[in-house]
Amino acid sequence: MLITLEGLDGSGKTTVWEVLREEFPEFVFTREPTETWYGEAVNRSVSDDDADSLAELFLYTADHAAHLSETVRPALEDGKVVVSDRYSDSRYAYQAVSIEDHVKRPLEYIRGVHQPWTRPPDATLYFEVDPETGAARSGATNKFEQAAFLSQVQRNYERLVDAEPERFVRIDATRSPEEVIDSAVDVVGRLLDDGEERDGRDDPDE
Ligand SMILES: Nc1ncnc2c1ncn2[C@@H]1O[C@H](COP(=O)(O)OP(=O)(O)OP(=O)(O)O)[C@@H](O)[C@H]1O
Ligand SMILES: Cc1cn([C@H]2C[C@H](O)[C@@H](COP(=O)(O)O)O2)c(=O)[nH]c1=O
Repeated sequence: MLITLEGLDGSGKTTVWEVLREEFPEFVFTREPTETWYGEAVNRSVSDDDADSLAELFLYTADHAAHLSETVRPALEDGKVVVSDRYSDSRYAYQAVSIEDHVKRPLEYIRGVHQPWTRPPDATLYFEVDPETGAARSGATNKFEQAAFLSQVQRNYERLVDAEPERFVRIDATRSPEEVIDSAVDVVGRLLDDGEERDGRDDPDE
């Protein structure tokens, strides 16, 4: 099972991901941008205000491709639960804003680039905060962590959630870290129980 954590900068995904890592040590924990040279290239681009936005989309996409082949697919084939702090929806939500002057229907375009080869998540925890809170919590240190930009990203996340309500679980991330963490741990526990129930039903020996 592939579980992803998504939301605006500063929504508290990494805080939750670190706690999940302690609660579920048997899972594989990973993230995008990755900690590989592909991810380093992405981070260089993120910190460059003048980076070409289309080039940046393809750097993120290259990082995703390597992430899939080197980490996500092998772990899933091994029967592991994988939890990724950001994944393809981050591209659909963020780069659909940054490339909107270059491409018509940017969200659909980016999905189309991924669709033939990506592995969609089974479930996505969407940490909801308003853009002002996200920007303030993240420190507004780069071009993405600005309330005006994040408000457009939020609109794209809403479109993604509306399109696939069965995949996304909304988590009110404006609450205290303890409350957000409790909700996320509950959701992951439930996803696990549902998965085991489904596997039991699929097993002809059961
Ligand atoms: N529920 C919360 N309430 C208040 N502050 C929080 C909460 N969750 C996290 N924080 C704080 O907000 C900051 C950003 O948190 P975190 O790094 O977990 O967010 P993130 O969604 O992973 O951000 P990014 O996408 O920018 O990496 C940190 O200083 C963290 O301690
Ligand atoms: C995966 C991914 C990330 N981003 C943005 C979101 C953040 O502003 C930065 C770095 O991510 P982090 O969680 O703060 O480490 O990159 C993006 O625009 N598109 C993506 O696909």
